[in-house]
Amino acid sequence: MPEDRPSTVDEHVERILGALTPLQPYDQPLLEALGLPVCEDISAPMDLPAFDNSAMDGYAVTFDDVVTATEDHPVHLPVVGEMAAGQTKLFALSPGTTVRIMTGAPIPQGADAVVPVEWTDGGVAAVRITRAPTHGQHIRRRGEDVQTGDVLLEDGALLGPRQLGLLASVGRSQVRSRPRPRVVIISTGSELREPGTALGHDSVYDANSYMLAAAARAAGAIAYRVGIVSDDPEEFSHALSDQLVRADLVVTSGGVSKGQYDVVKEALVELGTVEFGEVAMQPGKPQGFGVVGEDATPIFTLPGNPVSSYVSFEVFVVPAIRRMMGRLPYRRPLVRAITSQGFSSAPGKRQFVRGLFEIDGRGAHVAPVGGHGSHLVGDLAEANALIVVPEDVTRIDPGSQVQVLVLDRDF
Ligand SMILES: Nc1nc2c(c(=O)[nH]1)N[C@H]1C(S)=C(S)[C@@H](COP(=O)(O)OP(=O)(O)OC[C@H]3O[C@@H](n4cnc5c(N)ncnc54)[C@H](O)[C@@H]3O)O[C@H]1N2
Ligand code: MOO
Repeated sequence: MPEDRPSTVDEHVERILGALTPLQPYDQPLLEALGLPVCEDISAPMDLPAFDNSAMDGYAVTFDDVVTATEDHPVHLPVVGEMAAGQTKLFALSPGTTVRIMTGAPIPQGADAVVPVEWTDGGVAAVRITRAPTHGQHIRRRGEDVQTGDVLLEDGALLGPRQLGLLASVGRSQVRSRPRPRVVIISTGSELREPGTALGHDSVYDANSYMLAAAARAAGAIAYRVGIVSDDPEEFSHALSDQLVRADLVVTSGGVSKGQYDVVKEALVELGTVEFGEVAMQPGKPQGFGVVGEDATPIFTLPGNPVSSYVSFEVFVVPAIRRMMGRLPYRRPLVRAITSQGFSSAPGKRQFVRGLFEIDGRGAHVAPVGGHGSHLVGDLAEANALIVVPEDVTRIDPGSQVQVLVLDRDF
């Protein structure tokens, strides 16, 4: 990041993505892989259903025995056994008899239809059948859903609840995917206090470490919130090196602007592995990115103003987390919407304006929320979107089309 010219947002994102490598995949328990892409082609090791079974509670019959059954001319059959789901004893059905059967139980050999209990008198020793099924009715056939060798999931497919359910259905307990990155979050600032403790006349509660840890978790990462580190560079360096053992990624907030006590900058600049500079965006101008420690752990140094911190996380850290998990697309897609209000924007910077996005019968709309200040957390919490104003646009008219990042949405 050259100090002389600010980077564009896109240059900074590309620099970050280029510097990161996806984490090594390994076999994870199914639930751990929720929301991660699968890192193998998976074909079916078995048929689904695995055996012919009943779709109804009722009676397994030989079709020819019951084909004439009506209310006026019922068919009577002796009941010679019972099959419940999970029962191991295998029956062979002789013509002229029936077996009581429960949903999911294997169809006895020789049976070729199931009469639902509602079409009978529910008899235990003998049953009266008043309606005929069609041939094969209410039998779920082996392999009618999935056949051995069918491709279930291709490398890169996203593991959601339905995909995990399918893997469990074919007996898989583990699936190969990249792990969730472990993101360590450190707030810096001697003025910060832990929520739940007393606040001095010149101190503020540490909002950022909670907000960023929550955002990291929402992006699919494992978040470790370290909490507050003071403006002492030595203390910061110690806290950082203590944390590296459990970090795939470090995110700091605060201490990167041009003040006297910019602790993060002071502690890291001498390492020469973290670049500090400006990105042509508002909010989020002061940015740092690089690597620290023996394992060259990537580190983001985000600005301390809460809105700047949050927007920087959304724009730069979310793509990094997704790249490490191998989840595409890395960047949140832009959505078009009509803005109800006009506003102006500083030239030469990409503006991220807090907005309220909604879709109604007339389409997608967005309205700017609150002021521009990077300290306005009340307005930030009211917003559910960021209106993205390109660098060369200085005026947005009411009723015009804008591009929006809709927050909190899976993508
Ligand atoms: N002379 C200049 N001053 C500033 C510039 C500049 O270009 N020249 N840039 C401004 C911009 S833009 C930003 S953004 C901030 C970034 O400053 P730092 O990253 O050094 O952040 P701090 O100074 O530590 O804090 C800024 C502000 O945010 C509050 N803060 C910090 N951490 C937290 C937290 N965890 N929870 C809640 N609030 C937090 C802090 O109290 C300050 O009010 O610099 C501008 N200055
Ligand atoms: O860039 Mo600061 O992030 O504008 O408040």
